[in-house]
This record gives sequence, structure tokens and C-alpha cells, in this order.
Amino acid sequence: MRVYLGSDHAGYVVKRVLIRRLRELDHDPVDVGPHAFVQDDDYPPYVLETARRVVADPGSLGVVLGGSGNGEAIAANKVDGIRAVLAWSEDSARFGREHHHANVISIGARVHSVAETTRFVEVFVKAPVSRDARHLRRIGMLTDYEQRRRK
Ligand SMILES: O=C(CO)[C@H](O)[C@H](O)COP(=O)(O)O
Repeated sequence: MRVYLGSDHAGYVVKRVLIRRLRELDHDPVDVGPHAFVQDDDYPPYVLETARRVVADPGSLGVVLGGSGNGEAIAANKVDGIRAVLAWSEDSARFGREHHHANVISIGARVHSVAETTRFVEVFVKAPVSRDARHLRRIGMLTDYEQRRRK
């Protein structure tokens, strides 16, 4: 699976670890940036571009990383077609994918260890999406809202 990854300085180191891990698992990680550590860089350009790349590549997923993951989730969800979830446990990562068909996971690198972050991403990319009627109905309501807003 292709996985686009974007961050800021706070998520930069763990992003590199995740890219290596995703390659080991035979995924196709794409580093959307930053491509060098810059202490005071800003997450929105990297996260918005990661989200745009996910929407433009159906079936792909995104991982966005910052200090808390909060701003990154907000930014990713500004892009039409994105359902980004802030993961704070393995279950929250799994349910984000299964119940909400999240296509982007956001994680706080100052909140979770590298091992925890890696595990959240492993769980997220592996989780199947639910086809249960109630989940599809709820996702459909959000998609309808998004499409009406576009008109
Ligand atoms: O978590 C973040 C956004 O969600 C940022 O990584 C965080 O706000 C950066 O903080 P600072 O500029 O103080 O290093």
C-alpha cells in the first residue's frame, strides 16, 4: 500500500523511523516532507500536501506527525475527501480505520514513544474497513455534507 507521510520538526525523526518500518512491511512509503530537520518549520504545508496526495491516489493512506498531532489532524481534515483521525491508542487507530474509514492518521510525537507511534501506524494500515450498514450510513452522511458544500 502507498502511504504518504508528512510532519513538521516535531514529527521529523519518527517520520523517518516509520518510513523504514513501512518499507520492511512491503508498503510503499512516500516522504512528503520536510526533507531536512528545521527547528521552527510549520506543519500546514506538509500536512496539506500529504492530504492532497492521499485524495489524488485512491486506495492510499496518509500519516501526519507533529508534537501533539492536533494541528495536523485539523489541517488534514481541511482537504475534501480526507477523514483524518488523531490516534492515541492502538484501539483508536484501529477504530479510526474500521468504523470511520479514516484515510489519514495523525499522531503526536511528543505524546507517544516511537514504539507506540510505530504500533499505531502498523495497526492502522492493517485494519480492514467495516462494511456494516451503520458505519457506511454515517460515513455517507459526512460525504453528502462535503459534496453539498462544494456546490
Ligand atoms: O503539535 C503540533 C501541531 O499539532 C506542532 O508540532 C507543535 O505545535 C510545534 O510546537 P513548537 O513550534 O513549539 O515546536
